[in-house]
Amino acid sequence: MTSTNLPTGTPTRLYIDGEWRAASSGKEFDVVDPSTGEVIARVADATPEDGEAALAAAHRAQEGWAATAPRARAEILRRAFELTVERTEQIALVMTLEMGKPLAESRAEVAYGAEFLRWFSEEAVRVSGRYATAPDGANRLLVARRPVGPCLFITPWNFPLAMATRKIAPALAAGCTSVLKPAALTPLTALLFTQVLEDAGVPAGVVNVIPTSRAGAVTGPLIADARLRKLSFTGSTEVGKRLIAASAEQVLRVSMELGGNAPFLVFDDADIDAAVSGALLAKLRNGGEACVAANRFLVHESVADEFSEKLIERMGSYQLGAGTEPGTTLGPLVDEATRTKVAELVAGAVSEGAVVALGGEAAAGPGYFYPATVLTDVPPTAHILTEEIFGPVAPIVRFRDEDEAIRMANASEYGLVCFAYTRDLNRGLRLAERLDTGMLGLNTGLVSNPAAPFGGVKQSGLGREGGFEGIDEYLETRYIGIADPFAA
Ligand SMILES: NC(=O)c1ccc[n+]([C@@H]2O[C@H](COP(=O)([O-])OP(=O)(O)OC[C@H]3O[C@@H](n4cnc5c(N)ncnc54)[C@H](O)[C@@H]3O)[C@@H](O)[C@H]2O)c1
Ligand SMILES: O=CCCC(=O)O
Repeated sequence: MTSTNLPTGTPTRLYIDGEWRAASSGKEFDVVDPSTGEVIARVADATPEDGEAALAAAHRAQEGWAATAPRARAEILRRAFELTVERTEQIALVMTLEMGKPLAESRAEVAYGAEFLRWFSEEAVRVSGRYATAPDGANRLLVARRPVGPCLFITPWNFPLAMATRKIAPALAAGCTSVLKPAALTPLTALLFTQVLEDAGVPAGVVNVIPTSRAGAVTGPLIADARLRKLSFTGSTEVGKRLIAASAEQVLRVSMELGGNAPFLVFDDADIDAAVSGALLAKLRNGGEACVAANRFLVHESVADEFSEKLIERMGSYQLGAGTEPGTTLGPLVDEATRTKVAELVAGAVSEGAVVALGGEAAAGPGYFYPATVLTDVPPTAHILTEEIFGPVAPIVRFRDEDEAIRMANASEYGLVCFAYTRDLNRGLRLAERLDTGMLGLNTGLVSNPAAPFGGVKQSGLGREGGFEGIDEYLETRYIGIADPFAA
């Protein structure tokens, strides 16, 4: 059954070399609304041949795009920003229909995703080099930056617009062409955004978009192809590791934005109401389906009861429902497999001694709904504390002192983000120095910001997206040694 809600004109074909095309096999795959389980669209299913055509187009367009004036690239990006903002309602509705988040959150993602376009339109004209005299006073050193070359982008379903703009915008700004393979669960948002890029004046071949149900079969040959120079991936650590290994063959530049297991620390001197508000944002933004979602609430034993009671009350007020329904504040999970995994993690925690203080039962009926859930008395050894939950579940663990809190926070192979609530500035600085993390939210439950370098340490990834650092991922450094211009 096909929903009538999908805006008419939503593109469903591949975009290669400036043309909208059916897949070379003629095949399509289904896109499903997670709040009903019904098919809302069928999308062209790219084959390895389509992938090759996309990379060939990106490779052909590379020289011309790199030679395009930075100001011209900046103005295209600026236009893409404006068009994305103008089309907020259409993009937000499609995003909600294909991945489930409430419309208000989809609108927030459109605003967030668009800001990468604005930020990098401003950065496109600021790439600079340097000219220096060598230490011995003789030769001159000229250092220049140039685009890396054609890139492959592989993006996840949870932020289907922002994870694409966070890569495409700096690449365009730096002068790189690309092939984007969006997640099979959410190709429609990516295709709508492709239309924005086309309308903003991105030339044919500069960005190519190939949704597919066979990610490995289509991207594998591209990663092995010498025309590709960079792979930027956002997704699970498991897939990221495989892609790093595959990238070694061509010694590709790689950026890896991988999984997280964020600790949310609440100290005895914290403003507890502010900590609870921050916890809601860190836990329930995107229904908990975020790499930066708070995964473990580590709370000082003297404030654990107060924090837990207030968190239970506030999380209990979230309204579960379809993202398009007015009043919904918590949408469905993206698919049945995700819901089963969340339910199994909760059941496992309970078998290890955790107490379900709120929620804890998958909702009956169609769709993949799981309610806001709080687990108290979670033993520090519980399995749920070691895995990315990717759902609206808050496990609470107690700690005794700062050293123990830091030890517990660092006891993970991930290191994407930590959150900490304390009124003590020195403690905040000690945490900033001692936590193994790429990002720290100090008295805030949200760190994501297009002007900031987003990324992790340990198995959370390599490289940074956004901020001044974001464009560096798409630039090579070239050094030119020059003979002493004053020598006879
Ligand atoms: N660090 C970050 O910035 C960040 C942001 C968003 C999501 N994530 C992570 O992403 C994960 C959730 O997203 P997901 O379920 O889409 O992840 P995933 O790893 O399953 O898929 C991500 C992308 O990789 C593709 N893919 C899967 N197998 C592949 C293969 N063998 N070869 C090539 N491509 C392949 C998928 O089709 C999708 O486009 C979570 O772990 C989350 O933490 C990280
Ligand atoms: O899912 C991870 C990325 C979310 C974000 O950019 O805030």
